[in-house]
Amino acid sequence: MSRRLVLASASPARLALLRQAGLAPEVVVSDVDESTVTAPRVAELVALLAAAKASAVARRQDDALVVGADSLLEFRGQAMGKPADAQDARERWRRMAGRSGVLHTGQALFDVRGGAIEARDVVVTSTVVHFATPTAHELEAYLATGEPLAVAGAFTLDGLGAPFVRRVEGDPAAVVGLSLTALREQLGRRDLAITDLWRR
Ligand SMILES: Nc1nc2c(ncn2[C@@H]2O[C@H](COP(=O)(O)OP(=O)(O)OP(=O)(O)O)[C@@H](O)[C@H]2O)c(=O)[nH]1
Repeated sequence: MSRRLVLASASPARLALLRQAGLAPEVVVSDVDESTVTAPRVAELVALLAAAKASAVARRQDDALVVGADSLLEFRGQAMGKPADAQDARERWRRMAGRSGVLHTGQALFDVRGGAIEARDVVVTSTVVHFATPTAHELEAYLATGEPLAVAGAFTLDGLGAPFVRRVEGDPAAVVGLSLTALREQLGRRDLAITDLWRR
């Protein structure tokens, strides 16, 4: 039996991931103010933020599977989201170059039936990302594209930033924005097969 899938995210990357996996989610962006959520550890913070986003949207649904997510780069003990501006992104890259960080993605699946949230399933997928060392020329060119300003950690694995990531240890999809294998397991815990959600 197919169910209505709602993506509680403005992330174009998350929508693309789900569509490329054969799913056709509706997008309902949450209005969560992320600055109001805190946690002592980065992995806990992305879990709380993902759940907050999913909850804010699930409360407005009658019957849906609602997916919320949040990604942060943990680098030298700091949680790094999107850079504040180009200078912030430049300074981050100067510190990240040649080193590694951990990209934590929290994702929450809320199962709503009859207007009631029947289940909440939150998982965090953490992926070690090893950065290359862009030259000053490359870094300035990358910053000028604006891409690093729109993404957590100021890098992408699947975009213009790809040449500056040497390798990852873990789930690449989770770095982009959602772990599809974790989503399959979350659906399984609701006795749902991800293949049953493939668009007709
Ligand atoms: N394409 C791509 N996007 C990335 C990558 N790493 C992080 N991002 C994006 O960076 C953004 C992280 O910010 P979030 O606060 O989690 O999400 P958002 O884009 O603000 O959207 P919401 O879910 O509505 O909060 C997400 O859109 C991620 O998809 C990557 O390697 N590739």
